Amino acid sequence: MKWIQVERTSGLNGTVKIPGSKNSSLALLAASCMSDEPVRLAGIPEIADFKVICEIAEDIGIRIVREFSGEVYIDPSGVRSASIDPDKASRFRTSYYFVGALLAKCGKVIVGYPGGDDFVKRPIDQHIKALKALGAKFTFHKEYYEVEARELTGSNIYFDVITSGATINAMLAAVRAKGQTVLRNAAKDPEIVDTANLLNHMGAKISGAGTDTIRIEGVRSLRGCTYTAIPDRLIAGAFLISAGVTGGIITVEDVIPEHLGSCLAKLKEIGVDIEIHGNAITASSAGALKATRVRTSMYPGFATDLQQPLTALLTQAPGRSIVSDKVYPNRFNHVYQLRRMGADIELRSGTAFIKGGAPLRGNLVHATDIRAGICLLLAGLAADGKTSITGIHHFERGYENIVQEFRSLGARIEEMDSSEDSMEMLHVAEK
Ligand SMILES: CC(=O)N[C@H]1[C@@H](OP(=O)(O)OP(=O)(O)OC[C@H]2O[C@@H](n3ccc(=O)[nH]c3=O)[C@H](O)[C@@H]2O)O[C@H](CO)[C@@H](O)[C@@H]1O
Ligand SMILES: C=C(OP(=O)(O)O)C(=O)O
Repeated sequence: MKWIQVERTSGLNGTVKIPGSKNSSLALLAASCMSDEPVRLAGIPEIADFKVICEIAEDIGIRIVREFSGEVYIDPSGVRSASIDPDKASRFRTSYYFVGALLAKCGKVIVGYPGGDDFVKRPIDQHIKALKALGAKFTFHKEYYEVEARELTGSNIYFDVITSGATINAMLAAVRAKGQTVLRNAAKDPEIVDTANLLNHMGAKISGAGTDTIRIEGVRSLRGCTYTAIPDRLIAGAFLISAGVTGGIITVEDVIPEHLGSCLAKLKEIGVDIEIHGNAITASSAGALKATRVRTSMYPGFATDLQQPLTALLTQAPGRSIVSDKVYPNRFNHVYQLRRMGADIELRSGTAFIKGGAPLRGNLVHATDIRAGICLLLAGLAADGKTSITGIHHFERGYENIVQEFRSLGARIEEMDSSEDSMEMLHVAEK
């Protein structure tokens, strides 16, 4: 069994180049499968979700080849069917993008239920509602569901909640539907704009992505192109937060600073200095942190995916901080683990009340999802003694090589691998 061991490190210092966005890449890979010709994507990280998408693609006759670091060639011209192994589909969240992407091409998609990070409740009712509005028929089975459509027809779709996944999925399906689709109350995340930009390069007619109303004029065919994914704003945000946690100076390069607007504003409020220079951001902290209040919301609000690393930072800010997650009110698994490290945090109905400034101590803790993992890693950098973090496979869904990256900034961090006592360790940490 593998785990990550972190020791207290003050003053992380250095520069990190930010890779392509995980969440964008997942949508771009599905979108590329809609093309009639090969597509080349740059900035696709070598993460666990990418690997399972390659396995699925191979099963259904789509060629995906990694040519150079970050660059991927996709040839969807030989797609045989869209019958996707349920087990593989449930190893990541966005298997449902293959419904939107392949329905018009294949007429029928069979796929397992989505996996991904588990925050108790992650419904897909808005995906179903949007695809049904375009003419899809759903049949649900225990392990998988089937979606069929002889023809997709454009429609007016009003989302009941703002959802990034359903906005992307509806947009994918509408691109090859007959006539016009209008998506209202759409999510505005940069990953949606990125997906629309790729599709438009392929010959789609999408306007309004990045606003709450997206219009899609259906087209009959899509051509190949070369496209680069946007940088990962969530990885960048967590590195910037690490400057505050350790009292260090961190520069993230190759980012789009506007994508991090709400995170940078919150860091400044907490007392972390932020400087933007072109496509780079430097965060520095001399250690005087202030408690604050954070409410997550959909983009451009404060991202739910940055709530966990920020919570680690707020354990270091003297005073009372309040963190509410309005997107996923149950997304607080990391809090139980932070408490094992001595953090003084009370949880009440979707809100964490943090009494910051109490010293943290290293312990055995378990990462239950990607961002809980990064939260515990940051807490480990601030804690006395050693922190051992299990659940490494969650890090592998979001990061290519997190240990190396933090080591290059001076962090005392190691990946450990041993079969000895492993089961016992896992049990202790998961409690
Ligand atoms: C692969 C990917 O891109 N993952 C991101 C994406 O997930 P994902 O796309 O799954 O999240 P959504 O944007 O869809 O979820 C936003 C909100 O809508 C709700 N909802 C969603 C769909 C639906 O059919 N019905 C419904 O009620 C969700 O419960 C949540 O409260 O956005 C989340 C919110 O920014 C991020 O945490 C994830 O990192
Ligand atoms: C929630 C996340 O991922 P996913 O939606 O892929 O589970 C995340 O990236 O934090």
